[in-house]
Amino acid sequence: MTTSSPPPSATFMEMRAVLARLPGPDEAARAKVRLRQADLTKPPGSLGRLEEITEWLAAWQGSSEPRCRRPRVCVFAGSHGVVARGVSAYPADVNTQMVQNFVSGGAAINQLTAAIDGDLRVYEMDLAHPVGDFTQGPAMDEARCARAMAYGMMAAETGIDVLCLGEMGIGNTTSAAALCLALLGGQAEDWVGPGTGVAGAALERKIETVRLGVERHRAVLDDPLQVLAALGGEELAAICGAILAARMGRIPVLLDGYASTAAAAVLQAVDPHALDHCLVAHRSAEPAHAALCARLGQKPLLDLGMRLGEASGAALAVSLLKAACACLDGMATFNRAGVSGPV
Ligand SMILES: O=C(O)c1ccc[n+]([C@@H]2O[C@H](COP(=O)([O-])O)[C@@H](O)[C@H]2O)c1
Ligand SMILES: Cc1cc2nc[nH]c2cc1C
Repeated sequence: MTTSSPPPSATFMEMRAVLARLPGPDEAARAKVRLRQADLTKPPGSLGRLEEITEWLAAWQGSSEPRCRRPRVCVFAGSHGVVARGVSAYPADVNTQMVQNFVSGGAAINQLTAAIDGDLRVYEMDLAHPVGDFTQGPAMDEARCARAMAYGMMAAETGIDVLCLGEMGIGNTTSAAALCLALLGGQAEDWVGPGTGVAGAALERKIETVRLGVERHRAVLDDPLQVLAALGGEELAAICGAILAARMGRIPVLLDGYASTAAAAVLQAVDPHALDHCLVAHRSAEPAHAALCARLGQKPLLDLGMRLGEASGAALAVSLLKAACACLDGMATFNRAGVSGPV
């Protein structure tokens, strides 16, 4: 289940080339689904966001018969140098230990993936070599960041109906907060929250770390990919790569929590339409996630007070996609069922 073949080499130039030719939606497929929805035995719009979901799936799968039979759940695991500054409630060793737990089937994401008949893949980045502490220098150089993006691209294989993207990375809510501050502005405290559970002095250290990091890298703030390298992590770069490859492969994407959404914000900063094939699956309990989603124009599908990461919210939201497809496939039309339309 863990995929750790040597990452290919890549450059930002190649990533920029991909970003410059992102395919658009299939509007004919979307329109066909909208027409069918109007014919089904229900008042128009009464299935609410389930109707929107089928139209979105159709537009991005490029098919008027959207499917959610083959969901893939991806957990990208990366290690962060800022952990040494005391910004997390857990030690960095938990990354490797949790990867082992994913492999043994003992994590929440194993159960949630099984519940949706999904295919779980764990992409282990270079956990033994954390990315740099971004208050001291860039977290990654361009080559490491681009390689992580290319690694993430491998997740989007043909035949997958929807890609769920999540992460495992002690310290990555600090990185996510720094990305948000760098890309969206405001104050460090607007974007910093408890993560795995820091409070008091540790929370103050986390805020200061984010403030210092963004200040240190102010020279690159106008270039989102350089921001990703400076303040991100390998798992966050891999998520960016997976989002891009999914778009090229016509695979709709469900984004998980705060760190996954912050990674995605990098791409939206390059192109405001780069995330049109993505939905945020749930609103994380991490306080800044709501503001981040609002800034990206995203309305999370679920709000269950979850803040686990590891793609848990994304996997859970697949059930909604499956239910939406089942209604579109299985419901009778007014005509077929002999049900009267509106007076
Ligand atoms: O998904 C979320 O919104 C979320 C919120 C808080 C924590 N997490 C998970 O906890 C880890 C990051 O928290 P921290 O405190 O170490 O920065 C990382 O492994 C995430 O998957 C995840
Ligand atoms: C135990 C644990 C499990 C996780 N899964 C995703 N992030 C996590 C962080 C911790 C600390």
